[in-house]
Amino acid sequence: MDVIGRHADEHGPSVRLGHYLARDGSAGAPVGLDLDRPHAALVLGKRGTGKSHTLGVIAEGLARASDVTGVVVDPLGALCGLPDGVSARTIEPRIPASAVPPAQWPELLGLDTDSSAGSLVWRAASDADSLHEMRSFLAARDRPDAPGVRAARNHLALAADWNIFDADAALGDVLGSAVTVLDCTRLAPAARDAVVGALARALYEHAVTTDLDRLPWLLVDEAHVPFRGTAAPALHSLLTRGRAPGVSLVLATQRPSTLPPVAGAQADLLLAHHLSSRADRQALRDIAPATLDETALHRLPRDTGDALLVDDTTEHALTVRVRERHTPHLGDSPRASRR
Ligand SMILES: Nc1ncnc2c1ncn2[C@@H]1O[C@H](COP(=O)(O)OP(=O)(O)OP(=O)(O)O)[C@@H](O)[C@H]1O
Repeated sequence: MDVIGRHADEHGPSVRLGHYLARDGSAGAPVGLDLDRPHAALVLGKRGTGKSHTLGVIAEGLARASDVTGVVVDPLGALCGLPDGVSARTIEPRIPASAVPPAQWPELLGLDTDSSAGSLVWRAASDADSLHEMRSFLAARDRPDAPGVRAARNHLALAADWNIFDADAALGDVLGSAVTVLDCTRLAPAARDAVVGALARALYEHAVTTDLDRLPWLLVDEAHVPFRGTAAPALHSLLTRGRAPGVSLVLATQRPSTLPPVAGAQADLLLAHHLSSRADRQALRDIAPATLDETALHRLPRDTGDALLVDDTTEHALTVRVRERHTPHLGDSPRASRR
């Protein structure tokens, strides 16, 4: 099997991704994806072209391979079917409030940092280690009628309702299973941002401070959302610095034009399913200008599950058909005809 992301003479774990796709639409030789070295990969495509499915295929490979571990941020519930067939578990994410840097708390809660409420929340986060302590800090310290106090208290009450903050949560626990799917289907975007940011920072910290026995992969579906919120700096630094200590990142999005340029600049693997908007096709061209000319863009496969694969390591672009998953794909849009 040809394995992309590494040279032909290199070895190690890989995931079977699918088959080469010939010009006449027939399936060719099997193609795998390297899991031996750390990678930064983008999975792009308009809605329904197979991005979540492709993440599922990679997650299945991670669950089966030794010496790697995977964490999947699943906002649509498409990957929650993994435990049925492979060594994986699905959990609702929990993070300690202290995993969000104090300076990010105002933005996380939609407060202006310079507002009274924003600066109170910032001070509370600097002073306390848990959400409970932050709320006690506000309750004890300021008069209820002082500027911003009521708003700060209300916003922290809202954060408590997200149900993601747990003082005893240990982020390292997500690495205890071959693959951990974080079921984020019920989370508001801001809460999901808090989870993704905390996780990206924790994985990086873990990698630089520990002698890793398994290389971690973070897979993020709908990645354009956290890149717009408080998770952006953490994802940014994972993209630029994560591979050196061994952390891989796979970002899937239907909106490549909304990703920051660093995502394209750092990605060494690109899987492009069909894209129809001019802005997104141009974004794809900007990401891989050396390998993607106008002709290649016009050859972007149209069928669900088919993708153009650009491998920076070997500087090749090829067309693949992603294989079917061994585990159920959940989270499809509801269909009246299936009722
Ligand atoms: N390679 C494939 N082989 C078989 N079925 C596939 C393949 N890729 C996708 N599908 C099926 O196509 C449908 C859409 O796939 P998927 O949900 O992965 O698309 P998506 O691009 O993530 O969509 P969205 O942007 O709406 O999340 C699903 O029912 C999925 O099972």
